Amino acid sequence: MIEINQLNKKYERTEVLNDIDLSVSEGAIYGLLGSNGAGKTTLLKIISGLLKQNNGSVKIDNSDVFEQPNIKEELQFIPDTPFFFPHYTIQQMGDFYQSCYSNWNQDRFYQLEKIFKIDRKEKIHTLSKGMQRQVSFWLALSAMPSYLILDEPFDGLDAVIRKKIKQLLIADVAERNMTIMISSHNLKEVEDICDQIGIIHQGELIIEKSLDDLKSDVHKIQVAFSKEIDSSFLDEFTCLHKEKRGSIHLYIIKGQTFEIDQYINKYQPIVYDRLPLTLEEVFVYEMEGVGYAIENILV
Ligand SMILES: Nc1ncnc2c1ncn2[C@@H]1O[C@H](COP(=O)(O)OP(=O)(O)OP(=O)(O)O)[C@@H](O)[C@H]1O
Repeated sequence: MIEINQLNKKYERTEVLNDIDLSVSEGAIYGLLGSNGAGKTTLLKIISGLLKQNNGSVKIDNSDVFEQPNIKEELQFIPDTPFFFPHYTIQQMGDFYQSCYSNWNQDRFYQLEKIFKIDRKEKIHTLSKGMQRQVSFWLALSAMPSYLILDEPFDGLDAVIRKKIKQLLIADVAERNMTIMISSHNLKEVEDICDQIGIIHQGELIIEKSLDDLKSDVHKIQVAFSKEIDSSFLDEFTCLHKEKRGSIHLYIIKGQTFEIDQYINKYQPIVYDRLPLTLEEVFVYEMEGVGYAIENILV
């Protein structure tokens, strides 16, 4: 489990992370979303033990992470610009990983060659950017980490490879209970694999939600009545948004479906529809609720 408490980070005098509290359960896939400069890379580097926070704690399986070789054995960080030794082949890089990580699985390394379809005798610097990114996944997954920290991992990958890599990640979570954190500035890119999403803005975690909650808890409804309804209608539910289009009232509300149905049916509506919401819409309304406009934060 990853647990972050009251974390602060400054670069010189500039505060870039402010009182971050966040936890990721074992076997979960957490999407950390935010625009350029929000603080995602800094947070992921602190979680990976590459940078040290100024205040607060970061614990993985109850241990601090900074300068802790035991935790680093279990964790792989893929940065937004992967690093390889100059002129190394994939095989040579694999040999180096094998000497560093005791869980290294040589069979898996060979199996992944068939999946990525890149010859392991290739020199990495001769490969395209997208192919080099695949090599970084290939090496990281062969090290059989318990924790995989990914900084903008899908940038520059084509749709086919992206899908293949997502399948590999999901399989490792299902089979080995691997825990993943993924940063992205694009909700659509990660919504299909994450089970929890946090949005970071100017160094603050402004909203955090499990996707199950998001999808089950928020409803878009439209209702119409034969006569005017009083202004307290739906007051006992949290209303994220309301508007009137002619005689139709549109509401985005939070609550249990059966309670909402029961409440509304008492008013004998002449129209009552519950409409599906996309995840993006849910975030738009949730973030309006906490005073942010999503288009200013995510692209
Ligand atoms: N080494 C550094 N020294 C000083 N300031 C830094 C350093 N690294 C990052 N920053 C600043 O910290 C803030 C957060 O940067 P960070 O790279 O963590 O954001 P990010 O969310 O990953 O952005 P992006 O999506 O553009 O990669 C930015 O204002 C950035 O300018």
